[in-house]
Parts: sequence; structure tokens; C-alpha cells
Amino acid sequence: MKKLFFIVNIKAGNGRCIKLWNKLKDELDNQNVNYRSFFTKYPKHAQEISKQIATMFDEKIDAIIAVGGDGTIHEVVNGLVEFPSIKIGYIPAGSGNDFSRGFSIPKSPQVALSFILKNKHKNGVLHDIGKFKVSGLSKPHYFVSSLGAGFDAAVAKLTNESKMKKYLNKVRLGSLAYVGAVVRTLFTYERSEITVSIDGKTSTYQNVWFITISNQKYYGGGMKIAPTASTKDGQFDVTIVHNLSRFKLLLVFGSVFFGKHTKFKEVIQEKGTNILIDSKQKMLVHADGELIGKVPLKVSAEHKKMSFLVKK
Ligand SMILES: Nc1ncnc2c1ncn2[C@@H]1O[C@H](COP(=O)(O)OP(=O)(O)OP(=O)(O)O)[C@@H](O)[C@H]1O
Repeated sequence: MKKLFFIVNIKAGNGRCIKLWNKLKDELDNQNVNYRSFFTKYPKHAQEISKQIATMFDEKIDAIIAVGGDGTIHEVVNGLVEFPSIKIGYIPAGSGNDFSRGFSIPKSPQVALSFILKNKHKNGVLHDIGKFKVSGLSKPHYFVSSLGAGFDAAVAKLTNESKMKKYLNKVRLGSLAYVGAVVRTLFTYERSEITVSIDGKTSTYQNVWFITISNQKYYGGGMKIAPTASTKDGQFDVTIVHNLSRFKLLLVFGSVFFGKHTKFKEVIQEKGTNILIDSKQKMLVHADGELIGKVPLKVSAEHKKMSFLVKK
């Protein structure tokens, strides 16, 4: 008999995930669902666990479900990339949960679980993912929602290093650490000159704040950075924000939540399958919000590579 395998990130959502899991577990037990659960013990553990499950249980797997945020689904996808026929599910229990926005997964964790239980025997839906090589990592890695270099990666680094973060998380004000990091980075960030090659066409941009390569529309916890992106078209939407004053960057940030930033002349949007990025200054890189290395960066689309337990 096939089973569902849940990988629960105990740190996701500033501790909310583990509380939520206890409720979901009651539901699974009440319904006599055949399942097993695993808790992450350290960063990147979800990647290891999912690979081990795939290797050990193979035919006995209904689906492997990531319970957590965007970092958790990122790790599970990386762990299962050699097992593309295994269906991947997701229960949103992190802070940002952009994966659920872009892949039509119910916002409510309870509803997301009901969907999984109802559809666990059905075929998964094939979606694109991104393959990338970055300075600082020897092997290729994969992203599922977005990859970015520049300002947003610098904010992620500062938030993670924030001494206040642990304390703020405890008093449920974790997002203040993020806001603090945005403000500090806004005043200190050094913009870069970058060279971007999209499917062989090379351009240089001055004073770049950040560049994002999007598989789906959302990033950064609900910002509609790539309004026309699709996870099934075999290509990415590339967004480059450059030549903006610090003040105007704030205006652009505000407009991203509504997908209106594309109206600014300083925001470039292109589509492409194979992308190379290099920069004059050091630029940090994040993949699905996880700090991963630095530019230079090589990205390619893997068309309909992985199977997800989602509506469409
Ligand atoms: N036991 C653990 N101890 C420390 N870190 C962990 C542990 N388990 C997982 N992690 C790390 O937790 C980080 C955050 O996970 P995740 O991104 O899923 O949650 P989130 O940040 O709350 O959500 P989102 O990314 O959607 O905002 C990941 O980098 C992951 O590697």
C-alpha cells in the first residue's frame, strides 16, 4: 500500500509550522491516512530526507509533501531532482509561502491538506524548474520559484545575521528584523554594473539594484515581480531594476505588490531560457529566498521537469 511522506521544517514560519503540524497530524490520524512524517534537524536536511525517502521507498510513495515555507520546498525539489516521477506536494507553513501563490495551492494549510488527501492517487502536474550554477557552489542546483542577485539577496543575508531576529521571532515580530534589514541595506547598498546574456543576446546595465529570474509571478512574500510569468512555458521572466535613486526604489517596491512596477522605465522585463549574469562588483545570489552564493551565474530552464500535486 502506498504512503504519503511529510517533511516538516520545524523552524519554518518562526515556529508556527510545528504547531500547525500537530493539528494536521490529528487530522491524518482521524482519517486513518497511511503516512509517515520526518522533522528537519538542520538547514538543508529536507533535501537529504527527501532523497533518502525516494531511494528507500520508491514504488511505495504516493507523494512527498513539504510542510514549511519557500526554503523547504526549495530543498525538497533539490532532493528529488533525480526522481522526477515522484509527486511533490506542499502545505504552506512558512512566512512568505510564495510557492503556494504561484502554483495554485490553497492558502490555508488545512485546505491544502484536504486537497492532497483527495488527489493523492491522481497524476501530478508537470511544471518547469530552473537549473543554475553559481560561484561558490561546485554542482548545479535548482530553483522552483525565483532566483535573484543583488539588493534582495543582501537583505536576506542581513536578516539572517540580525542579532535581534531571534528575540523578535520570540515575541512574534520577526518581520521587523526584515524591515530593519531593508532600511539598512537601502542606505548602504552599492549598485553594480552587470552584463546579462539572454538566449545569446548580451546587454550591459549600470547602477543595478537587483536582477530576478522568475519561474512564477510572485516572490518576497507576495510581491508580483513577474506578472506574465508561467511555470509551464519553458522560459523565465527576467526583471532588472537599475538607474533608480534610493527614494524611487521605495516607490517601485510599493508598486510591485500590484505588479505595476513594470510601468517604470528603470524596470526592464525580458523572457528567456538560457541566462548568463556577470557583475563588476560582488553580488550575492538567493534561490527561492535561500542565500546560495554569488555572481557569476548561469541559469537554464528545465521544461516540465517535475511533477507536483497541484490543481493545474
Ligand atoms: N532544524 C532546523 N534548524 C535550523 N534551520 C532549519 C531547520 N530545519 C530547516 N531549517 C532552515 O529553515 C530555513 C527557513 O525555512 P523556510 O524558508 O521553509 O521557512 P520560512 O523562512 O519561514 O518561510 P518563507 O521562505 O516562505 O518565508 C531554511 O533555510 C531551512 O534550511
